[in-house]
Amino acid sequence: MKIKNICCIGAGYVGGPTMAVIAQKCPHINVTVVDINADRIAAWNDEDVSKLPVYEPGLDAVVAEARGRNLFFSTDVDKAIDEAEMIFMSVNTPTKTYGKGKGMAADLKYIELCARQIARVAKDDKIVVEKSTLPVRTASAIKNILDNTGNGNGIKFQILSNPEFLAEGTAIADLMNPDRVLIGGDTTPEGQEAIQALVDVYANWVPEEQILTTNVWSSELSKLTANAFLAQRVSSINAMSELCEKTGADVNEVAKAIGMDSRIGPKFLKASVGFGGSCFQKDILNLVYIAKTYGLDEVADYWEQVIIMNDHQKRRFADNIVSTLYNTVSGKKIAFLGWAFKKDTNDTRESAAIYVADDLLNEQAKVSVYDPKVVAERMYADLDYLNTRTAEENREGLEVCKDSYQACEGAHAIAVLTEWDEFKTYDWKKIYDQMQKPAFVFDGRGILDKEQLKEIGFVYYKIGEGE
Ligand SMILES: NC(=O)c1ccc[n+]([C@@H]2O[C@H](COP(=O)([O-])OP(=O)(O)OC[C@H]3O[C@@H](n4cnc5c(N)ncnc54)[C@H](O)[C@@H]3O)[C@@H](O)[C@H]2O)c1
Ligand SMILES: O=c1ccn([C@@H]2O[C@H](COP(=O)(O)OP(=O)(O)O[C@H]3O[C@H](CO)[C@@H](O)[C@H](O)[C@H]3O)[C@@H](O)[C@H]2O)c(=O)[nH]1
Repeated sequence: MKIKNICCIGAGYVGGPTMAVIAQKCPHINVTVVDINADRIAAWNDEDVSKLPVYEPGLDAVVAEARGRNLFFSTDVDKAIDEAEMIFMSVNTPTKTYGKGKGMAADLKYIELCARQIARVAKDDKIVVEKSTLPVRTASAIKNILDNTGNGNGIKFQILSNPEFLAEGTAIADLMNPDRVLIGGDTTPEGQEAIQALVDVYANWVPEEQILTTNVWSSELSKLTANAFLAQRVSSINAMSELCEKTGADVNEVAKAIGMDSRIGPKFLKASVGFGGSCFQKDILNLVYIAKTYGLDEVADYWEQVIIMNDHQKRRFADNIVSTLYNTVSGKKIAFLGWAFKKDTNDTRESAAIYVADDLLNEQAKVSVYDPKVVAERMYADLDYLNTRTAEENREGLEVCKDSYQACEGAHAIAVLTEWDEFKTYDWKKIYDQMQKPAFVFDGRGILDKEQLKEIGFVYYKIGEGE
């Protein structure tokens, strides 16, 4: 079966870049990305590609090439479903904030709405692809909805699981050159035919030996497992960072030493102020919840520790600022360099900066933030969402600066929360001269030049480095 029309429901951080790359690599396939959020779709259609709703290096060029040719962004969900042979579901699956499983389970309401809409609109057979990250066995619920709420005129649906492994900030490179593409489907002949149709799409640019096919459950569970393993590495090195600080060891040296063991490998061993992003915490909590529902308490506790360690890492970074600044930051200006959860993205979901700022605001600090890509409204929305204080108090306590030197002017301390490259290129002498003395730097990403900063006169604290 040759796919000619693809629809993707959800024009977010995954749907947008993923479909843009499919469209660029497959000029013979029409790709329509739809969303109920009209502002987001308008931004995807903005003639000025610097205004796209997602910032990713290289994305603007891919969109500029394919948009209007075979890549379309629209709010007409029904039309796109009707015209497509293959429909990707790339909607959000956040942690539930209510009812059973609150604070742990994945909220599947958006996925269910998608499935119901597909069932209502479809007039012919469709391949439905789970692109969102979902709990293992969700495909059976989707199949049930599709088979039982549809037009009832013999339309057949095949469900595939095709989790996305891109990381933000490197999304385009990851999509162009993925370590692997994973496709799970039914073992029936129809299931295998559907799998092949999706393999054929990716095979336009991904070597076939890197396209892995499995049963649906393995595919769904592999996504949660991959994120759990990755996050576990970060929590493991962060746990060692605290021990390094107490013992005089240097976590970067430890990471290098263990990373040269080919069984461990060098990647994902960078100690930090704590991992953020929309996926790690949500997916591990979901994994913990699934394990608990099967009565696997030891499995659940094992993975929950990754989150506990991460929360501790964020908190101890804030605590260290307070204790180093003579046990009070009340009325003191603390400059934040970075708000995004990692460099090269405007995404702030679960960013460590939010929680560190919240802790410092509780201590009555005045926080001033500079981030090259995150807008002020986003930062305030992040803080308001925590419900710790009123929106007005958040705006009084946190100032957003368009210029990094302005953010640091008159500050008692600087905290580096995101590893943006530009922070390394600043005139640190100029920054020092305009700060209160002693001038402290708390480098939560370990990116600045310690010797240079110390020579200038800064009191420099780096995560994971003891005296
Ligand atoms: N962000 C990542 O880096 C990443 C990577 C891999 C996997 N994932 C997974 O991909 C999924 C999507 O993540 P995201 O970061 O793109 O989320 P997102 O919030 O950026 O985008 C989801 C979009 O879906 C839209 N939507 C929701 N319900 C809809 C409906 N019924 N009809 C039409 N549009 C609808 C929303 O308006 C939103 O624009 C999640 O399951 C996530 O876990 C994310
Ligand atoms: O050595 C490291 C590596 C990462 N991080 C932090 O961990 C978080 C997550 O980083 P990263 O994994 O690079 O970004 P994400 O976009 O969250 O990507 C993860 O989550 C996606 C969503 O599921 C998956 O698709 C990706 O494979 C997976 O890497 C960020 O706050 C990083 O700063 C560290 O602190 N130290």
